Amino acid sequence: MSLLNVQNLTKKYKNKTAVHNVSFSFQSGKCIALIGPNGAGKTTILRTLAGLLKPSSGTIQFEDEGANHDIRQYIGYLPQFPVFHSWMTGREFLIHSGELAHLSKEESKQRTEELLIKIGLSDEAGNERISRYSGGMKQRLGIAQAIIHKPKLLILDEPVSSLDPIGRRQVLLLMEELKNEMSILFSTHILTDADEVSDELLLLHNGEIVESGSMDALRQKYQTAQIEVGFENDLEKYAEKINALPEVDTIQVERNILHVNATDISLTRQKILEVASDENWPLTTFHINRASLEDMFMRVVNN
Ligand SMILES: Nc1ncnc2c1ncn2[C@@H]1O[C@H](COP(=O)(O)OP(=O)(O)OP(=O)(O)O)[C@@H](O)[C@H]1O
Repeated sequence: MSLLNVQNLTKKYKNKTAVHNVSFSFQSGKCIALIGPNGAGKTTILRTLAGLLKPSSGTIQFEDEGANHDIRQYIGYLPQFPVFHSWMTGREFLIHSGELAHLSKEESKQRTEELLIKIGLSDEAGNERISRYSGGMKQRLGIAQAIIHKPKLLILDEPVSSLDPIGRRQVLLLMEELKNEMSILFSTHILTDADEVSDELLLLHNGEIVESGSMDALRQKYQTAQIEVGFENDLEKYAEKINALPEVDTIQVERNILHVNATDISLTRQKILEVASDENWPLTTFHINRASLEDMFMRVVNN
């Protein structure tokens, strides 16, 4: 069975439907990115999974959930805007969080020391007040607090969106490391972050999942690419020859470059290069121009 099964989850706030009929399952050991623009419903889904919001309808089922449906032991959650007791030191904050998660004082102290090392906070930094921490340090401390009780599933709401490039890199590296120990579900509106750490994506638009799968599979499905072939002269002659290839859909001519559109870019590239080599064409450029991840997302939501 999957670690988590979500069936037809709907969440309404008065007359606003923020999440509509969302279904997905989550295998153990995966890192899944919930991706979508502002207002797509990401926070609502994550807060519902974390047990902080009640679904309007639908079901959320965890593996081994037990009769009392207490899912808190399985889940670690870091909200989009975590609140820290800034007057505490990082070390005090983690010990306190461990006790709130029902660890004994001793267990909590031991786990705190382990986690300070894991999140890259030195002994000295652990003894500093949180008010003096950088954004990246606070975010890593937030993650440590979320995993203090060794949950099976870590839920992170926009964990890197507000960070500078250094903080962002540190948190992404930490997530990469944590992937070996637990499943991770995180939200982001930045496709490159999702691409970097996740195994699979759930693309959310207006409260609905509009696409899902691995980044490679989605690229394969939505990728548009163009082959750009440049010649010094006789462009019309070569345009005619390329256009005659059965693999080619259309061609646009722009100055001394031909823009070749085709469904199967790899095969078309191979065919053009074969003819070019056989006939010794005087190529000046040969370039595959791939659509960006953002272009891909726009194609998915506009489908
Ligand atoms: N408490 C609330 N009451 C009414 N509407 C809400 C409430 N919380 C969220 N919404 C609305 O529900 C929709 C989804 O919001 P949600 O915060 O889940 O989206 P999001 O994808 O996390 O966006 P962001 O990236 O901006 O945080 C939005 O239209 C939002 O305005």
